[in-house]
Amino acid sequence: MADVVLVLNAGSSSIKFSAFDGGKASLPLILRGQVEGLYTAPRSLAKDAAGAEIESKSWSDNATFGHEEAIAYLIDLLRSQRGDHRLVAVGHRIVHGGMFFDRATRIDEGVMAKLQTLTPLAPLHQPHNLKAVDIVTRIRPDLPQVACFDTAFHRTQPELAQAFALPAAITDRGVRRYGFHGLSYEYIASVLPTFDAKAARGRTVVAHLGNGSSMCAMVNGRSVASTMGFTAVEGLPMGTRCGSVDPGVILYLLAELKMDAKAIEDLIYKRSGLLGVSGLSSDMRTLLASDDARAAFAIDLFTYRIARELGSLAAASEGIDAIVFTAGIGENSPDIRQRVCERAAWLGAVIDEDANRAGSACISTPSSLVSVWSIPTNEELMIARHTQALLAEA
Ligand SMILES: Nc1ncnc2c1ncn2[C@@H]1O[C@H](COP(=O)(O)OP(=O)(O)O)[C@@H](O)[C@H]1O
Ligand SMILES: CC(=O)OP(=O)(O)O
Ligand SMILES: [Mg+2]
Repeated sequence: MADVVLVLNAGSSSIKFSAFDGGKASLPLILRGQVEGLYTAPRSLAKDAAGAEIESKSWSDNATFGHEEAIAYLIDLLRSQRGDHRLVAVGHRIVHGGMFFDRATRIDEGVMAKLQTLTPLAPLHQPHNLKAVDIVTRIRPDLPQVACFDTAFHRTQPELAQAFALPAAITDRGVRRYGFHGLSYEYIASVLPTFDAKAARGRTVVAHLGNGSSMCAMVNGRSVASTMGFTAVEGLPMGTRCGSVDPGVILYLLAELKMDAKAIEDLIYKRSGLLGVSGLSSDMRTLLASDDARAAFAIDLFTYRIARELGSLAAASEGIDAIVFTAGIGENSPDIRQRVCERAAWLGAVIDEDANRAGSACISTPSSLVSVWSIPTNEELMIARHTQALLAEA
């Protein structure tokens, strides 16, 4: 009988899940998939480790099929698919751990109370992440649950990288730069030595370009700076988030355009970024396929901002040995990788166009001063590793 670790990454309208064999050190994947369209057109797709479909399902009872029903379905799915497997723990992606947590932790009521206080700092993510914990607690109170944070990996950053130039009394209230996508960066740091040992020991900038996008400077596998700060809205433009704007813009929206906090939250999290600039879509594939000038401008703004942050992060790590692209856009779009590298030519990065188009891991030429990589991330495996390690400690 194998011991299954279930990993949940709960969003507002979808739950991504993976099940791993937690009895083995290498954590082989058993199945993965997602339930999406919660509360509207719920449907699920589960695949085995080889990518073959195990089950797909949709529910006609649209409005009432939400997180609770989806998690109950997942637990049943595991039971029905692999009767010889025993669910032993659930590992959750929790986006914000604030200053409370610098590593993954077993969840109890005290942990949940702390995490609830961080909800305003990650409105797109935290409430859904925590809801998934509550639901598992209700359905299976016997199961150990582990919280794995997007912020924890960045707690190694020097104080300077975490500080805003605000009065100490405000900083002391936790208004500081936390950084996100840490599970992705931690995974990349864990595999980088097998690709480029020199870069792994040296200075690497990782660009996690997905629906949410950020970049991280790592030295010897530890985070020294990142583009995201207090919330997951700072830094790069994203699918629907604006990235960095002058804080004076927010004051102008409040005072002059009479927008309230809710309207501004909606604007900067849901109506900006690629979607807002292009007026067309938040999906990079749609923009790349479009011949609309607004789509081209949105893509230019995205790659321009990445290149500027690359310069900034290279300064934070006092030089750069490697650039790594990862996540949905970073892993799958040779176009975006090429445009970013062209803007980074002054850093000595020279892309090998054939390798880039072919989807190779190494996409720089041998003479490039900076090695450039495209490496798939695996946040779920990172969560399973933390969960397994914490279970072993207990
Ligand atoms: N072939 C591709 N070319 C360009 N962009 C892509 C491609 N495949 C996926 N993407 C982009 O990746 C994004 C999703 O990235 P992902 O890391 O899966 O996001 P998240 O985990 O935040 O939902 C999509 O919004 C889409 O724009
Ligand atoms: C933190 C964050 O932005 O996450 P995601 O990319 O999943 O939206
Ligand atoms: Mg993501």
